Amino acid sequence: MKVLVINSGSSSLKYQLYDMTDESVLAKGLVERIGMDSSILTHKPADKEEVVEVSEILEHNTAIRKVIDKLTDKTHGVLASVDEINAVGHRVVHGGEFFNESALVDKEAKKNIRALIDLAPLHNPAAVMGIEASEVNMPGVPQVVVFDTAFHQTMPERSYLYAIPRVLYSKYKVRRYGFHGTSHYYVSLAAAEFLGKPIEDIKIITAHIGNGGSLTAIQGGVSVDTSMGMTPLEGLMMGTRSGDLDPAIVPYVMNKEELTVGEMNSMLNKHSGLLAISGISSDMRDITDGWEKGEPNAKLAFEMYEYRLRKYIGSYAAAMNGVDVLVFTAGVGENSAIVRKAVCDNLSYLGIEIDEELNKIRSGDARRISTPNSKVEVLVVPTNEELVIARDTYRIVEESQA
Ligand SMILES: Nc1ncnc2c1ncn2[C@@H]1O[C@H](COP(=O)(O)OP(=O)(O)O)[C@@H](O)[C@H]1O
Ligand SMILES: CC(=O)OP(=O)(O)O
Ligand SMILES: [Mg+2]
Repeated sequence: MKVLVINSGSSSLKYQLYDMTDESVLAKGLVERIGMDSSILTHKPADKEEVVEVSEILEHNTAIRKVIDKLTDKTHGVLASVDEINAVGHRVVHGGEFFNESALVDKEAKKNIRALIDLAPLHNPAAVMGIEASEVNMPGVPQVVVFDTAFHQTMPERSYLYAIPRVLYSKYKVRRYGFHGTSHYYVSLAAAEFLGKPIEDIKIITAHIGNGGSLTAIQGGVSVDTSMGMTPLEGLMMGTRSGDLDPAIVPYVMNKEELTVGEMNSMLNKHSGLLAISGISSDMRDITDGWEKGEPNAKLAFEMYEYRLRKYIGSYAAAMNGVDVLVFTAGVGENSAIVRKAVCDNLSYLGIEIDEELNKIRSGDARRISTPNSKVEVLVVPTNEELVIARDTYRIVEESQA
């Protein structure tokens, strides 16, 4: 079975085409900086040269059309025709209380994913566009949706409830759901495997820091707390998202600036975070470049980002009464040695010590960056949300056809 996995992030679209007979990747790629000037499409067929194309890609449905063109392209393609794709698996950020596990796409599923757009305004619209563009381009091909929220369903009430009237939970399901679950799940298992320890025996903090970012405390192999909440806005400072703030700011600013709910949501989701503080960009690469060039607001943005991340790591060590393993993953976590060093240098009280040379190594493999003396194993583990999605898609489609 050939499975095309589509991971629509807020500013990127990643894809991988799997042959599930041996889980080999026939081609993969990504479209970066969607909606920004000069989007970059990188397509890498397994046995051919990588191609990079720069163009303006304003939204996810254009991105998917371009991906399908590349997969079936005479020169760079790996498929004679789009008909060779047997199933499509989509990453969907918010499953709310509609979905506790991955599901086949049907009318009802699409309706429910749409109904959750309110709660994930940066993400669920991208997923819906991805599903619909796939239906148009691959009619009749079964599609599966895999949710970011599923892994965090194990959180105890004390973690997932907010200290607000209980009726808001029973009436509106206002609670913490958590996100990036597929990634936290994958990297925590990969970390345990790398260390050769049973996952049940270690306390792990996974830092998934990309354009969006979240931290998860994993104990006994399950998520016991995570930094994102009812929506992917809570928690860490992110590319364009504020992360935690005093909730009283929301009515105060709405009142002063005469903002609508939509405008306020948009301010906190799309015009805050690194972008707002630096005044330069939401991209960590631009922030560190700006800092090197002596731009004071880039330096401040970096410091706030690192400070908040470090405080969360400390709080999760407290939540689990200790931490054995700290894992960095996603765009910033896998690539930014500067962020990792700044955070870890400030966690020496936990016995964390990293090796600066190991930290600088660039590699696509899971690796240790802590010293032998470090009391906590610090790892960089490239995430692979796509593989988890491909496996779920394969299993669910097989089951549905049995
Ligand atoms: N070499 C790098 N150095 C620092 N940050 C990087 C680097 N490469 C990517 N990033 C960061 O990773 C982010 C994208 O991460 P990713 O996990 O792909 O995000 P998302 O899935 O939310 O779109 C970019 O916004 C950028 O800040
Ligand atoms: C949930 C979320 O924030 O996703 P991303 O990191 O892809 O923006
Ligand atoms: Mg992501």
